[in-house]
Amino acid sequence: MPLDPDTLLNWNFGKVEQTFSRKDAMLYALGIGLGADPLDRDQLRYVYERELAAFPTLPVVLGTPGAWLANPATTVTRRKVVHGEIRLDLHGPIPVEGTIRAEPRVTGLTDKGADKGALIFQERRITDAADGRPIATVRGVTFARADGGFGGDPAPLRGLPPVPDRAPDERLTARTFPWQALLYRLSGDMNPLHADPDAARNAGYDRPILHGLATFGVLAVPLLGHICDGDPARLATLEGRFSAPVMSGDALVLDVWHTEDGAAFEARVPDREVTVFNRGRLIAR
Ligand SMILES: CCCCCCC[C@@H](O)CC(=O)SCCNC(=O)CCNC(=O)[C@H](O)C(C)(C)COP(=O)(O)OP(=O)(O)OC[C@H]1O[C@@H](n2cnc3c(N)ncnc32)[C@H](O)[C@@H]1OP(=O)(O)O
Repeated sequence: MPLDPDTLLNWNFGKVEQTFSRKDAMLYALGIGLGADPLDRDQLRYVYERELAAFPTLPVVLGTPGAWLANPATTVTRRKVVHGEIRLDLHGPIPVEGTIRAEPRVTGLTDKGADKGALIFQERRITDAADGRPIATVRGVTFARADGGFGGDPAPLRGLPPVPDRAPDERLTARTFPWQALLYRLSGDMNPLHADPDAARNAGYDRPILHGLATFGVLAVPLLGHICDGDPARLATLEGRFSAPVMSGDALVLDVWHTEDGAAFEARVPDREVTVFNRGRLIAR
């Protein structure tokens, strides 16, 4: 059934306030695969309490509106919802613990037609509750696969540029673990699509798929190392599109193009010959 645009565009999320601990920062880091090599000190600092740092993609799990699309009043078919795109802009240092505030909102809708679905554009600015300091802005696109044909504009609110039309400059690797989704979900996104085989089948998949934002973090790890010299303060923006599902356990290859301000990238799963993340862009400071 098509969604009701007015309901979504005027959805009142209220103000989200969230207190998170050093343990939460470490759990998030483990959920994106950090710490797999116990001798890798660059990674240890995100998962071990001595000189603990927040991995820079942590804000994607802060100040979220939670499972709001599970509410039938949104008029969205929840079981057919997947994460389409993500953009993270970092405004300053990310604390390893504290209280943040965010005001999530729906910024626009795109109608891809009854046979394709609808795009729901969302945004939230995250600030430090202690002093109002801006920490990050997270913009996401939800692809509501069963809810197109509501009579809306088919043009996206904003488009992501494709990667350069030449051979990549660098090839990186990343891996996911068989239990990745089960660990990542403990950082807040408990969507059964990522854990429950029945829920996955109901959504059209033969097994649970990995959270888009888990993949986003997994890709960020080698990119931070190679494009930002491993310095979290150098990451300004990371964005891209989830072009096909990732399964926990998938091994990933990233094709990377160096650009004036950072890098363009996409990621594929060679074993399944599928590009899972495209139109990726990293802006470095
Ligand atoms: C902050 C927000 C939080 C949201 C949280 C959601 C809760 C989470 O728990 C859920 C998840 O994490 S789900 C896991 C991550 N996501 C995925 O695995 C989705 C992977 N992508 C797909 O399967 C397909 O791209 C698919 C199915 C999405 C589309 O594929 P097709 O139907 O084959 O589409 P296609 O024919 O290629 O294109 C149709 C038009 O849509 C545009 N488009 C394609 N993929 C898109 C995507 N991922 N995001 C946005 N737009 C997309 C195309 O450009 C095309 O538009 P046009 O016709 O104008 O060219």
